[in-house]
Order: sequence, then C-alpha cells, then structure tokens
Amino acid sequence: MDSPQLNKVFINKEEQHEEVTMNGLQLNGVSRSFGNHTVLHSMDLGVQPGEIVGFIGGNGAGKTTTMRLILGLLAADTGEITWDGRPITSADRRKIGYMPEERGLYPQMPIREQIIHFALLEGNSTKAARGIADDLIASLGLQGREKTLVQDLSLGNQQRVQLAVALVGNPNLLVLDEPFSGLDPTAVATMGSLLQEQAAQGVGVLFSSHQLDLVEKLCDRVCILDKGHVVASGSISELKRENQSRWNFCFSRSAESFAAEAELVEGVSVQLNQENRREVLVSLDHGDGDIPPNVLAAAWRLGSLRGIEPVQRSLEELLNEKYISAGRGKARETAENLETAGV
Ligand SMILES: Nc1ncnc2c1ncn2[C@@H]1O[C@H](COP(=O)(O)OP(=O)(O)OP(=O)(O)O)[C@@H](O)[C@H]1O
Repeated sequence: MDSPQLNKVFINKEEQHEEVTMNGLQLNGVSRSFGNHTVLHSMDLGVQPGEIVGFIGGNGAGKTTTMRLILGLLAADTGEITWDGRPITSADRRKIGYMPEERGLYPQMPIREQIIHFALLEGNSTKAARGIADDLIASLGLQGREKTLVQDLSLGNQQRVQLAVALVGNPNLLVLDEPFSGLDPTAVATMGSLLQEQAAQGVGVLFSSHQLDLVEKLCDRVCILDKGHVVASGSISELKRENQSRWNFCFSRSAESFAAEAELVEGVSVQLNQENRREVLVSLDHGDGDIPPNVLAAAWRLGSLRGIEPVQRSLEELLNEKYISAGRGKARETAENLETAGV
C-alpha cells in the first residue's frame, strides 16, 4: 500500500542525509558499537503514525540493536532519537509496545493472568487490568482460551498473546522483532490483519522480517539494513519505480531474431516468452537505467514492435538482483548477509 504521508524516498545511503518524517518516531544519524565492533553506522529511520514499516536485513545486520535503542534498552553512541520532532522521553517510550526477539512470556501462566500481569506492570488498577485483558482477548480472537497455559498454545496463538502484551499500554507505536517467525500461513494472515488494524487506528508499526513477500504485502515503507548501514529506504512502490530495469517487448510476429540480437548487448539479460514467442523480457543485469540504445535499435529493426511495457521487480528480486549483485561496494557482503538469513 502507498502511504499518502510519504513524499520522499531514499535509495542509496550515500545519497541520503535527511528523511522527511515530522511525526512519530525518527532516528537521525544513530550509531552504536560494542567494543570496537560498530553495529550501526549513522542510521536514519522514521515511523509515522499509522504506517507499517518493514525492517529487512540479514542475521546480525543490526535490527534488534536498533529496536533496543528505540526502546531505550541500549543507549546510542551518537545521533538522536526523536518522537514528534523532539528528543524521545521515557514517557514516550512507555507508549511503545515491544515484541522482543526472545519473547518473554511466562510459559506456565494462563494467558488472561499473563496479560493482567503486564497490564498491572503498566500501572493499571486490578480492575482496569482485568478489563484490558478481556478486551485484548476478545479483539485478538483468544476467547475460550483465557485459562490455557501459554506453553499449551500453538505458536500462532502464543504470538497473539505476545502481541496482546505489547498492546496493554495502548501504544502509539509497535516495535516487533520478527513477529511472523515460525507462524503457519493462517497465523501469518491473522497477525498481518492485526497489525493492519492497529495501523488503521493510527498506531505506527515497525517490524523486522526475513519474509519479503509479507513485507511487500503489508508495509508502506521498508528500511533495508546491511551490516549496520541503511542501503535503501522508502516506499516499496517508489523503490521499485526508482529501480526500473526490466521491460517486456511485444511484437506482432515471432521475436526470436530480436531476442538473439539483444542477447549480444552487454549488461542485458534476455528471455524469450516460450508460450508467446512474440514477447521478450529484457532486464539490465546491474542497477537501474534506461533501455540500452542497441536493444531499442534491434527492436526497431525487427519492424513489428507493438509496445514496450515496464515490468516491476518483486521486493525479493530487487534485493537479490540490485542490492546483492549490483557490484556496489557492499554488494558481496550484502549477498552473504541475506543468504545467511535465508532471504
Ligand atoms: N550486547 C551485545 N554485545 C556485543 N555484541 C552485540 C550485542 N548485541 C548485539 N551484538 C552484535 O551486534 C550485531 C547486530 O546484532 P543484532 O541482533 O542487532 O542483529 P539482527 O539484525 O537483529 O540479527 P537477526 O536477524 O539475526 O536477529 C551482531 O554482530 C551481534 O553479535
């Protein structure tokens, strides 16, 4: 989905020095090291109210560290974290619902009791905490399971309880570390709808995931992290438009000779449609750009060109083809990183 609030997209970290996010959460130039290992390098990230931002990166890219910085569980070495344009306070942080990677539910506690426990920790009275638990149990579809121990729930329902716990403080922002991991397709769909419902109510959502199809489906924007560097950030549609590098050439007769000729052009991959040999998919091997003149000339030479349609890449293709094999400085590291992550 496209965010109407979004008016700027950034592609290369090297070209990126500002990001337009006036409301909600903003990280500006945040760095963090452990000993002499710099885990985050001058990172910028924003989450506006009501938008869902996908946080992508291989294992060890720095996603969890970023989330801990947002929550105030770790301190940044440099840079600033703001809420609504001013330095974030502990009161702002109390309005952030967090689903940590290590989860943190009590396996042997019934789920209603568990949610009440966390609601009490938020400073609610016992009566209010019970009300909050009952409301969350109803809205997350956990009715009938109030007395079930967490350890006896399916993973999907455990994640729902985890989300309930993140929601007890009626948060303005949800920060969720891999909320979809280990879920079956039904539970994934439920979790996705729950996040969309929260966003529709104005809650900003930042979640990390290695499931790129999900990120593509749910998110207004993405932030792609590679070894602590933001390598791309922006709306998915903008990201795709900015990376236009694939076209379908349609002819009114067989395009085999065009395909053969275009294949000789350096830096281009060509695929003749085997089911309709009048169509040829032409892709740039590296980066984005215009159709190479030699390819266009070959198409004109064939003399029966009916049209050229841009074909957008999926987020997964973009990552694999652009950010991994583009030959940029960190491309190889990115490839290894994402491969390790199973992306
Ligand atoms: N407390 C710590 N002390 C030392 N190093 C740490 C600490 N926390 C994280 N790191 C290191 O920081 C790097 C980033 O880790 P982080 O957990 O933020 O990555 P991630 O993107 O969340 O990875 P994953 O997808 O595997 O969860 C890793 O190299 C990790 O070993």
